[in-house]
Amino acid sequence: MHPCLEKILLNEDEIVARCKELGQQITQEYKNNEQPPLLVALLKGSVPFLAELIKHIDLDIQFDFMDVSSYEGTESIGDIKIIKDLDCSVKNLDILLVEDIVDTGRTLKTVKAMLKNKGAKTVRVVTLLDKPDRRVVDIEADYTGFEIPNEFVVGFGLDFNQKYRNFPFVGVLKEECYK
Ligand SMILES: O=P(O)(O)OC[C@H]1O[C@H](OP(=O)(O)OP(=O)(O)O)[C@H](O)[C@@H]1O
Ligand SMILES: Nc1nc2[nH]cnc2c(=O)[nH]1
Repeated sequence: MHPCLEKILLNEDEIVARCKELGQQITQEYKNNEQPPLLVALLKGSVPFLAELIKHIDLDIQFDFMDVSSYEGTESIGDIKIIKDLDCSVKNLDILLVEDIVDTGRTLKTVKAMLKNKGAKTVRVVTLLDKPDRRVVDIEADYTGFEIPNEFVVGFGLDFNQKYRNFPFVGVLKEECYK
């Protein structure tokens, strides 16, 4: 057990099992679509979730990455900046945006609007985690792994000051480690 870990909220088996369910659901819902979706994953937190999810999507999908920034430490710093844009065009494509967590909803709302502006045909969202109690803008994911309480979590891609992304579970740190 890592010395900074207070508790595990979701263990690896639970996360993998839920990714399998989400992958199967996405497969069913897109299988009769004209084209498979382009998965757009937001760096860096969504990488472990994307890696697990795509194993369970039985379609000829492709994926690309965007990097936007909104957080410093545990608090939002307002404006969302594009740090890395997509390599490919989204024009007339069905986009499945892959997020690790929806918190205030600001990132999702902004990125969804950006993709629509670039001509995406549809934009749906899959998120590993949702914190509905923290929402400040009216937006929901189309597919959610787990709703979690209003606690700052790390692991399975989620960081505190860039650390702990490699935990294979989602957990909460001891108070003294959030410093
Ligand atoms: O719903 P919101 O309040 O907008 O917050 C959610 C966003 O915040 C985190 O990103 P962050 O900017 O920390 O980047 P990271 O994925 O590189 O950690 C997380 O990955 C989401 O993208
Ligand atoms: N690591 C991490 N990033 C977040 N961004 C928004 N909420 C969270 C959270 O609970 N943990």
